[in-house]
Amino acid sequence: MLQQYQPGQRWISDSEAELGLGTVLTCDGRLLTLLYPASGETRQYSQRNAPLTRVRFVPGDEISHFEGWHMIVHETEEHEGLLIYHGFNQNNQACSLPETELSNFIQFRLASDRLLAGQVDPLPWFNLRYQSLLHRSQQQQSELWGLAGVRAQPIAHQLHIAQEVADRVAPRVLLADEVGLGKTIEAGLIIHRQLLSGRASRVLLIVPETLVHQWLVELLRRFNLSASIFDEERLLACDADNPFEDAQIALMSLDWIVENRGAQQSLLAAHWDILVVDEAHHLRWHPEQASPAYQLVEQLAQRIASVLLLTATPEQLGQESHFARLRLLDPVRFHDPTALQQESQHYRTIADAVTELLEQQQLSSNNQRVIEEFLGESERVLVQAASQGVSDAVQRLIRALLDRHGTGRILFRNTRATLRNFPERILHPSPLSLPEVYKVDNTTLKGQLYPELFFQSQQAQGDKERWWQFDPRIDWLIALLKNLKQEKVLLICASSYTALDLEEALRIRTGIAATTFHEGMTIVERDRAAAWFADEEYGAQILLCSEIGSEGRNFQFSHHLVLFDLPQHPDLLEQRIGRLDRIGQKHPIEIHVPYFTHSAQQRLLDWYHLGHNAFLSTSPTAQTLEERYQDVLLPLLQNPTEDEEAWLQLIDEVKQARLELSDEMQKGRDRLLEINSNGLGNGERFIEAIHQQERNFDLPIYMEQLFNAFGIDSEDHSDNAFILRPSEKMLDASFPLGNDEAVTITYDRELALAREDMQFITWEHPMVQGGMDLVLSGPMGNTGVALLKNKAIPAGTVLVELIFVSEVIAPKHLQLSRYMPATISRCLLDEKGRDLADKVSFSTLNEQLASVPRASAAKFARAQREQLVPLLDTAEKQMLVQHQERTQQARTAFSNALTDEINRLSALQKVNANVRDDEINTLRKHLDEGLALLDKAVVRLEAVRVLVAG
Ligand SMILES: Nc1ncnc2c1ncn2[C@@H]1O[C@H](COP(=O)(O)OP(=O)(O)OP(=O)(O)O)[C@@H](O)[C@H]1O
Repeated sequence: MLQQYQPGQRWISDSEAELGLGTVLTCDGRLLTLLYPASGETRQYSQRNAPLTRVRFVPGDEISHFEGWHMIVHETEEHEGLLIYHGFNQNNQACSLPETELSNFIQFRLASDRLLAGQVDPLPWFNLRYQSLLHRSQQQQSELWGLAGVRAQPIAHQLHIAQEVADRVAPRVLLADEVGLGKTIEAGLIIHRQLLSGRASRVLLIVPETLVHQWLVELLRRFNLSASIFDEERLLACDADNPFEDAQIALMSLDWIVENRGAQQSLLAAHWDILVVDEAHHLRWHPEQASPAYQLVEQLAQRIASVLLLTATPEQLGQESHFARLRLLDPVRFHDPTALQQESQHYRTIADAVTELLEQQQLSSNNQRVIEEFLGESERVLVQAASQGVSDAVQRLIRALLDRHGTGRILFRNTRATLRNFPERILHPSPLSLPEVYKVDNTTLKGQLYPELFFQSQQAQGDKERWWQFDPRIDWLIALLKNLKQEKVLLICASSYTALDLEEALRIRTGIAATTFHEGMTIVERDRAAAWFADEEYGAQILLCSEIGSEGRNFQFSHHLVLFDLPQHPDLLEQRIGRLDRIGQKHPIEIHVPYFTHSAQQRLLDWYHLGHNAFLSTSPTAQTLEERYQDVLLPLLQNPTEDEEAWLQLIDEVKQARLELSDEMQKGRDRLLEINSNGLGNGERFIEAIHQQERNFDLPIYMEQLFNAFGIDSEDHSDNAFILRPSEKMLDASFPLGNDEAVTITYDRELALAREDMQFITWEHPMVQGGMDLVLSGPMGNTGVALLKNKAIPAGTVLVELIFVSEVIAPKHLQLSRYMPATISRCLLDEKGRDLADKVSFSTLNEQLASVPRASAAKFARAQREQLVPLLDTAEKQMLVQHQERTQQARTAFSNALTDEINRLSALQKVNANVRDDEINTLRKHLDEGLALLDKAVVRLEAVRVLVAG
């Protein structure tokens, strides 16, 4: 007996009609694989319950060959499971067409066929289907799609960066906002928006081991994205050929993957769309030797189209390392570190010109010349128009400058100085006397800065004396903790030994609840410690962290930071303070620093405080000054009781240098970098639009309909919150409620931010998306018969309401849906074929409808065949005209957009090695492919119902 499925047969997906006509590729008895050539997608189904309908045309149908010719079917023959259609072509010549050669863009009439066959659905489902189509189409066209639905405060610079980066074809950028300004959120938004828009589907995240769990949690809680953590255990448990192939979002620690050569091979062999590397300053590089971590990321970055590197301190390891990271993003553009430095010399004059352009909206003749020289002859007209204040020209000129700018569009750096509204920082230095025991021959700087470590290293075996028994910083700490009884205190010190000893001291000497966080603990242990510290009621009062606690972690629920010692680099100091000085901090930040007088500690404190002013604010000049004064600084730190005069002079000098340098930096501010990073109002516009969207009630209204249809009970929980439970009548066990018993939801962002236990329901939430999928994936609701209760309409009058979708079927990478989004149109025809849709809205009509018992509805529908068929034809013809207009507009918009971009890149290529030939050629290819597919855009009947006045 023949199997039901045969390779070559044509089927259509009930759940994803937009994929176009499918072809059976293989069926191995259990699994069935279909290719949808029009959209380039492949799907696998279980053979037993594949949601597919066989495409079988009947005599009278018009069908087309993939080469473009048409025929009218006369008869159908079946040969070894495959259909062959016989009939006549346009020229009335007899011809045959095997189903394997059918055009992939053929249209179907699933809805009308069902209606005419008497398959009639319950009344509310038609409405639900219509609303689902409408909302899906609106949301996918919304510029907020992927920006508005995350559990986070809408913050302007983050929204701008997310939109700017996520809308690029294959973005490769360095996200380098100052510490605590939300790089993780920006990366999450970019990933989320790219996944939603179909630009990307597989993401690889490589982060420091300490941040693995935090990333996992943030992705889930803020973006509803579930990542899979890869580690040794998971690899051992997996028997797939390539363990990385089955995860959409893979998350792993940098250290782990760098050490695991076998896993690296599989990782490199798997396909990824986006690579994200957090704390990318760990990727060390020198011209002679790149670290293994750098080499691995370099290999990945060569293979993966989109790359996001995150670091708060892009220049921490010097200009060279900064260059090395830019090189990962674009090795062609960044091939020579000295060239980059020379280029940056020019920016000062350009920055002045841009400042004038922004502030005055025009240019002085001097600055006009500066820009003309920079951009060259080709942009002369644009520069002139901008000089005269033509506003569109000003915007375009700024864009052109950004394109040519050294780090151009690939570097984003926001600073507290440009963003404002950050809490105050208060420094509490506490001088203490250096204990006698520490006054030994201890000449290394490290030994002097961390005398407890030196003391321990000098101890004889068996010596039981502990440094914390005499170190006055312990009494000081205990007194501080007692004083701050109700407060959470974060302590950071340089070494895990110190952190562990401090815990011991606190345990033995006090009953204060303390816990540690250091590199000797497993990830789970660290997360547990951090959670215990975070627990408001029963948690630890103090978390004792080694330096690893100073990176990436979120501790802003506390506002007391103890720097038990000071790190040796100002950037590390910034990272430490950044744990508390983050978005979400509501109090002034109190920084407590104990130090030994007349010691290296005191000098380092003065150096950071008086020299760099690094406690009270972020210090953008620190890196430069540190390099400049390194040689003078070290000997003075190392001999803290000597050369007091020289020391004071140095402090004074560095302070002056800092003021001058910041003044200079302020004047020569890289305005282009700032514009690129904060978007000049772009983000604020999104915030306003998000607020506006949240003020309307479309979503809760739609969700109530969805819950009713699927048998989900919704009851009030508290103000703005509801509890959902599956009812006895739950229609489909696969409704994505997220929990079998009950979930609490809210549509209110503020509430969702405060109450992590509630689901924040937005148009992007999986419950909404999944619910819509369920509605649209089956035929339910695409037909109906209803009674129209309107006294003004004579009884017996018949109206037909039809819902059409006009769309283009295309692979997602072409992003054609941006130019031709699926558009929903409605027709309301009377018996004479007149369209009343403009006069009577869907909702007005819907309110006047009443159900008809199923059996009579079915009978009525069947009996109407003769009247309905010509009306369907009329509606289709009418829709076709609108559809063709829409397609034409989409063609023009698509063609203009791509041609503009091709021209822009071609012009840019002449002056900027950044632009590669293949980038331009790819766009040309996309243009041709896209135009060809737009020619095949279709309008299809999605739902139809008959209304009888009575
Ligand atoms: N839009 C937002 N809404 C709510 N909280 C936010 C938002 N943006 C950032 N935060 C919070 O601010 C803190 C800093 O954000 P994030 O961790 O993304 O910053 P970062 O720049 O990656 O920090 P670091 O430099 O320390 O790695 C986090 O606690 C984050 O949850």
